[in-house]
Amino acid sequence: MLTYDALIIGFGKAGKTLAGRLADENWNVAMIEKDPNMYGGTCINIACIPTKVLVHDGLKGIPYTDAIERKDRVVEKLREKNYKSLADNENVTIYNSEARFIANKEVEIQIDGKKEVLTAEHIFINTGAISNIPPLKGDLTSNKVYTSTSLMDRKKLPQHLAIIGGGYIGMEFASMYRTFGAEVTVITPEEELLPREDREIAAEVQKIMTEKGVRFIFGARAQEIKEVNEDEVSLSLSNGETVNANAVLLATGRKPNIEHLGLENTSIELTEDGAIKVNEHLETTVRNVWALGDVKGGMQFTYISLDDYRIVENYLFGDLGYSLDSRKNIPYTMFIDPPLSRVGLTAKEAEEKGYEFAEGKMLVASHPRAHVINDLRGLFKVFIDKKTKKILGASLFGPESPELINLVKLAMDLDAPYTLLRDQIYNHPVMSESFNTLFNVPIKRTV
Ligand SMILES: Cc1cc2nc3c(=O)[nH]c(=O)nc-3n(C[C@H](O)[C@H](O)[C@H](O)COP(=O)(O)OP(=O)(O)OC[C@H]3O[C@@H](n4cnc5c(N)ncnc54)[C@H](O)[C@@H]3O)c2cc1C
Ligand SMILES: NC(=O)c1ccc[n+]([C@@H]2O[C@H](COP(=O)([O-])OP(=O)(O)OC[C@H]3O[C@@H](n4cnc5c(N)ncnc54)[C@H](O)[C@@H]3O)[C@@H](O)[C@H]2O)c1
Repeated sequence: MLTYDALIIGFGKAGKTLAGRLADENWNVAMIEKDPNMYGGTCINIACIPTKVLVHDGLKGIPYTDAIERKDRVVEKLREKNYKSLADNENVTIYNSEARFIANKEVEIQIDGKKEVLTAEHIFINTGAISNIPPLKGDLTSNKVYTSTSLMDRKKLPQHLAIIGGGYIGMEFASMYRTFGAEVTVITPEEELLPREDREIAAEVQKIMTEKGVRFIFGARAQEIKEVNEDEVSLSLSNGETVNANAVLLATGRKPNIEHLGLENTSIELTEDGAIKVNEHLETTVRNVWALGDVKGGMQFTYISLDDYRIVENYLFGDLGYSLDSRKNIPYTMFIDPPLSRVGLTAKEAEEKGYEFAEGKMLVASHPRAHVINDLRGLFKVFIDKKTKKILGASLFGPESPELINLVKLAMDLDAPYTLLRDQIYNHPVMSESFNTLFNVPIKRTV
């Protein structure tokens, strides 16, 4: 049995950041990653970075095949950089093996085909999430059925891509593949697009994506996949429709990855959703065993995984003052074209919570920067609590919103009145100066 100060299972965002930090404290760290093509984790290898390279290149008019090649080069470079950052650290040993618990503090791995057991007082689980495969009849192993990971390895643009699921991956891939020139159909069980978003904003997204040529089928589930010929499959839907396509993307959510982890050999408990149960400091039901990132459930974003690292770091070396309970407003962006960014409440949520609020709204087309960059599409909305003058939420659908949303988040975290953003001197002509207008909401001025 090999003994370390810490075992980290999974080379994800939280895991790799923690490995470096623990090594700085002279801890002897073992990093266990099952797939050498995943050094650096999901985000850089198969998720955020490759998808955003493709979104970027598609919008620049770069042909699909060339964009896929550039994506591969970017990923390889980042993977190498991530690997080296730990491999070059004398306090870190990287094991390329699947890790499996055989007891609360014992993890089995394979080294050169031989079993080895590692142990440590501190163990950190950072195994991410895996695609949810919907219960479809027919041939799910067809070479025309893809997850987000395998589709981005396809070298040839499918003529018609059918996407099952209208969430993040469904929408981003729909926008991206349509930009490259594929015909795209999105099939979603929801009766409307983006049910959790502001209705006016969602309607604008639907309008722009439909104008771009994306077809939506709402209120339908794919039930069966049949091979039509070597280049085509047909999907039968619950509403009686049939959709023929050259490629099908399964984009029906991702679930915490506890596969083959051997948790049944431990006292680590799961939540009802199959995530690893943690307390507000991310400790599991076993003392000094922690779970960080997608595997512990909740929002699945790279920056949440990074923030999970901060919580654990604070517990180990800080004052215990930072925990899940201290997290404030979490922004997010769906990288469609143009992007949709959001923080805080929508109008409906504000209403349900009983706020009396004022709404600020502007068409992106009314702002000078939109004319400079020749992109007039989109709608920005903000919601302000009339009583406290604080910002309740913002839904920004339009160019440059992925950067803008962080400004709103900052003001919200600081509990600043909305006038802070309304009355700033912004440089010109930039998108953030739109806040001078957007935040000019109908609330009686006291200054
Ligand atoms: C297509 C797509 C696009 C996305 N785009 C964005 C985006 O734009 N912005 C954003 O913030 N988020 C995005 N996400 C979500 C984001 O990628 C994840 O939330 C994040 O990567 C999760 O990181 P993590 O730290 O939980 O672990 P991961 O980075 O998932 O790392 C887990 C690692 O554990 C390894 N592993 C698993 N089991 C074992 C085992 N038993 N033994 C050893 N190793 C194991 C895996 O191989 C993997 O390398 C996207 C996701 C997808 C799928
Ligand atoms: N820009 C970003 O930050 C970004 C981008 C991509 C992915 N992600 C992360 O990855 C996660 C996974 O993305 P996703 O789009 O797969 O999940 P999602 O939860 O966003 O959307 C899943 C979609 O699939 C549908 N669905 C679920 N089960 C189904 C079934 N059996 N048949 C048909 N449809 C079904 C849902 O109704 C929904 O429309 C997201 O939660 C997100 O956090 C983030």
